[in-house]
Amino acid sequence: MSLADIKQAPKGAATKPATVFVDGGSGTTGLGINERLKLQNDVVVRTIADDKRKDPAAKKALMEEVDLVILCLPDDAAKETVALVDSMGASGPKVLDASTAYRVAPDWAYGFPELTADQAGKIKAAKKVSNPGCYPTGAIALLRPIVDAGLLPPDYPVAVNAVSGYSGGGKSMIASFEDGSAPSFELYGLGFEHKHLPEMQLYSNLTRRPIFIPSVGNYRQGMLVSVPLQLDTLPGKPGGTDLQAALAKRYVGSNYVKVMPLQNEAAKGGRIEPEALNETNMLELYVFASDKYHQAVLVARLDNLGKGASGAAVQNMRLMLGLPEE
Ligand SMILES: NC(=O)C1=CN([C@@H]2O[C@H](COP(=O)(O)OP(=O)(O)OC[C@H]3O[C@@H](n4cnc5c(N)ncnc54)[C@H](OP(=O)(O)O)[C@@H]3O)[C@@H](O)[C@H]2O)C=CC1
Ligand SMILES: CC(=O)N[C@@H](CCC(=O)OP(=O)(O)O)C(=O)O
Repeated sequence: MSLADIKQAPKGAATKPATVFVDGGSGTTGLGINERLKLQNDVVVRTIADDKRKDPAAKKALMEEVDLVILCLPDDAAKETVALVDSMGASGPKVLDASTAYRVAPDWAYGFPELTADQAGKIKAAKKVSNPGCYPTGAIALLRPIVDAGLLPPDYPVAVNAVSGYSGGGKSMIASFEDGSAPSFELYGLGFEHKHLPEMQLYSNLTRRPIFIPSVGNYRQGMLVSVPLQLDTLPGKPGGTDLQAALAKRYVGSNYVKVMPLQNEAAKGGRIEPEALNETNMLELYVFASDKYHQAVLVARLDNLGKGASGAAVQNMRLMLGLPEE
């Protein structure tokens, strides 16, 4: 087996840098993580020879030598690598899984550090962390604080609309948009079984399953997730100010989640586009509200490959390794 380090420890470093293996490092999410890690001097990325990248024995040998493995694999392959880690017992590395396989598993920590005041601590202490789905990142960020604040009843009939760039579908969807065989735009998830619904419901603290209507457009990356609300059906009939204040209170001091003031450029024009945060780990939350009609639309904007995938993975990785935020 030939193992190579794609980036060496900085010369003269006082402490031994943490070591990481990205399993599935040549896929869409894996490449995004590797790009980000190239900029970090306190983490060494260990790689596996291309012809061994699906070989369990080679993976296991490499995992004996690293502090943490990040899984950027389809669900079944992720489960196989987790089984390998489990077979290693206490000597196994920490695991951060970007797939859907363990997002609602009770013995895994959910990798949304901003979820509650103690979630970052849980991620830091956990041996196994699941990285959130891109759409749930936006939906949970909007819904959880207003459920916790009592503004939205847990059994409210929530609908979540969303649009993603085509990179959200990984290598095969990217190819179908780039060779022109995909439609310019489509709704999907209309079988009511989208794989993100369980985590979206669980971590938003909703007792009623939301209706989720995702869509994909002919642009590479960037995402909007929106939740319409009839404010006069909510307890206490809150206004936009109340919703914005609940969100602002939850995320005060956050480096990556920004709650926009009610008055902002997007609100002035009554429109918002999905690509403004591309290549960042930022998540912006907006409240568009009408006092006249007692209606609101909550909107989350993020890069599906940033805070929706690779950016979040690197944020979680740093917590799990005890490293400071970027
Ligand atoms: N794209 C996105 O926005 C997001 C994706 N995710 C999740 O991340 C995971 C990866 O998705 P994504 O990067 O989009 O997918 P891609 O299809 O772009 O990449 C998957 C990679 O995994 C490799 N792979 C497959 N099986 C194995 C195996 N047994 N051992 C090693 N490598 C393997 C593939 O190689 P090959 O092509 O040769 O089979 C490919 O390079 C998925 O679980 C997805 O749900 C999470 C958040 C967002
Ligand atoms: C456009 C598109 O197809 N998006 C993907 C979700 C991408 C993502 O973040 O989901 P995972 O992390 O669960 O892979 C989908 O809807 O299945």
